[in-house]
Amino acid sequence: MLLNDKTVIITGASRGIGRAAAVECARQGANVVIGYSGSDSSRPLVDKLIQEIRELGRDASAVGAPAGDPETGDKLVESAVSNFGSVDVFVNNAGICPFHSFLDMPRETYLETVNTNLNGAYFAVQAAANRMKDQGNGGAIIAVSSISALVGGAMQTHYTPTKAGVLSLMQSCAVALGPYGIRCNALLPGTIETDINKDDLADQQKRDYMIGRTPLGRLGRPEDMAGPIVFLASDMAAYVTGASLLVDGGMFVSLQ
Ligand SMILES: NC(=O)C1=CN([C@@H]2O[C@H](COP(=O)(O)OP(=O)(O)OC[C@H]3O[C@@H](n4cnc5c(N)ncnc54)[C@H](O)[C@@H]3O)[C@@H](O)[C@H]2O)C=CC1
Ligand SMILES: C[C@H](O)[C@@H]1OC(=O)[C@H](O)[C@@H]1O
Repeated sequence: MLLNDKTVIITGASRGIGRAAAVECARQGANVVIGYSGSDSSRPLVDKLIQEIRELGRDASAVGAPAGDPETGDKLVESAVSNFGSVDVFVNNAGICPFHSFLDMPRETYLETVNTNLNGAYFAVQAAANRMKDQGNGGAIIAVSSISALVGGAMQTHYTPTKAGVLSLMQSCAVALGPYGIRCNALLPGTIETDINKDDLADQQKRDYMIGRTPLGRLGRPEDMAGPIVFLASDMAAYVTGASLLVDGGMFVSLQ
């Protein structure tokens, strides 16, 4: 097992990519702290995930707190330490992408997107890194960035800068935290079918276009992201830091 007895914190783990990563981390021997928004509607999903992790022989705790709140990282770390004794891996995954055109972007939509995806990530990574430094055993931090850190989207002008931002955050943190043995890397998913793009991909033309751009001939599934996240979290990636792992079925390189 690649993460035996490690403690992994994952934000936005109630569903989608975060959930798939949580299950795979548990399968690989880790106990998991599930970060979620705190909404009542998420709680049954979280309870089901905890049950699934326990059936795998590992344990999980849950922290309901908004990703954009600067205090949330401290709460996640506290839960990891009080339940499992350490923080070994931190996966910053929570994110939103409310598709909207640029010229009439509501300020609140822009600000909420930046706050959730980037500002929250900054403070949560800082909280996890401080704990890892105090433990003295290194650690692994992974930010779920996006192919959108590299390319634009007319309906994503508020979102793509946050994904470029967390990619850049991992690069700078790799430099800042390398001396403590803390590795920092970014995962760049392509188009993965989850709730975040459900409405967008309901448009059959758009869906066919996205599939057509993907050499592997299908959109991604949350489970496709779990292996790469575990790899970056594990000792198999012991000399990998400051890296960006694009996991997109080949979409980025597919021009013609
Ligand atoms: N699905 C895709 O095509 C891609 C997704 N990503 C990124 O992957 C990450 C996960 O997204 P998906 O699993 O696709 O979507 P999703 O919508 O299924 O999951 C997003 C998760 O973030 C949580 N979340 C949202 N706002 C939150 C808040 N304010 N506080 C706490 N938690 C909050 C949600 O509850 C949910 O658990 C996001 O950062 C997204 O930007 C990156 C590239 C592509
Ligand atoms: C939400 C989008 O469908 C998804 O998010 C990303 O980061 C990719 O650009 C995909 O388009």
